[in-house]
Amino acid sequence: MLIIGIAGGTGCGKTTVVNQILNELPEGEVGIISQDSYYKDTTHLSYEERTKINFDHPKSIDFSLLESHLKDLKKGIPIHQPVYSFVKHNRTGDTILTHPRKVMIVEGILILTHPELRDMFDIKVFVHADTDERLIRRLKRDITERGRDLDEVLTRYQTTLKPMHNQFIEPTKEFADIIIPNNKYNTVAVNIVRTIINDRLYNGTIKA
Ligand SMILES: Nc1ncnc2c1ncn2[C@@H]1O[C@H](COP(=O)(O)OP(=O)(O)O)[C@@H](O)[C@H]1O
Ligand SMILES: Nc1ccn([C@@H]2O[C@H](COP(=O)(O)O)[C@@H](O)[C@H]2O)c(=O)n1
Repeated sequence: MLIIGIAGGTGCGKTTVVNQILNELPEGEVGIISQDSYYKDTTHLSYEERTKINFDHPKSIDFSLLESHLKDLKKGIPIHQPVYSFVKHNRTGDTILTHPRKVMIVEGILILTHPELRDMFDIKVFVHADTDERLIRRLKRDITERGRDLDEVLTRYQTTLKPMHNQFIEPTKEFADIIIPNNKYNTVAVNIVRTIINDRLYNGTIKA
């Protein structure tokens, strides 16, 4: 199994890059794990309390579950990936049955901060977009897709997102094997990653 970790600050385009990589690859050969699925379960908290969580700090992520799921997949064991709701700020209680694939992509803002997880990645990618670009994208996306308003996004940005990005996320760029500049759509870089995957898939250098 080839495991690719794709990190980068919120709004840099990780999900978009992953979808672009998957385009033109045969269905069923590549599996996806999103760090967002592994936000800690917060059922014991009220909605009001959940809104105050610092979701950009590594301690908000259940890394031990993520790590053990990845280990299971490596052993050929399917996992039940939790489904997360950005509207409820909590897991929904549903899971997605995720089968081991020849190539697994793990994406998320904090995945390179965790040494044990980082060591499991064969290729580490960091997607870069400028801070103002990421904030603009985040604003648009969170208002249209994640049930937020202008005030929520900007307050979260100032109080937790920006300081956590500078403290935890940006420094992990140094661990990356490949940095993808993504202020504009970067088809060249996406094609390079897709070529690496195709090479591993069809030249028999990895086992399922
Ligand atoms: N290169 C790009 N140029 C313009 N918009 C982009 C680009 N990449 C992603 N976006 C848009 O920015 C928003 C955030 O992208 P997304 O892939 O969800 O980022 P991430 O997963 O890193 O938070 C989405 O609305 C997406 O369509
Ligand atoms: N309930 C939550 C949980 C997380 N966030 C924000 O999501 C960002 C990470 O996801 P991306 O898809 O943008 O990489 C992170 O910056 C958290 O602030 C949230 O707003 N609400």
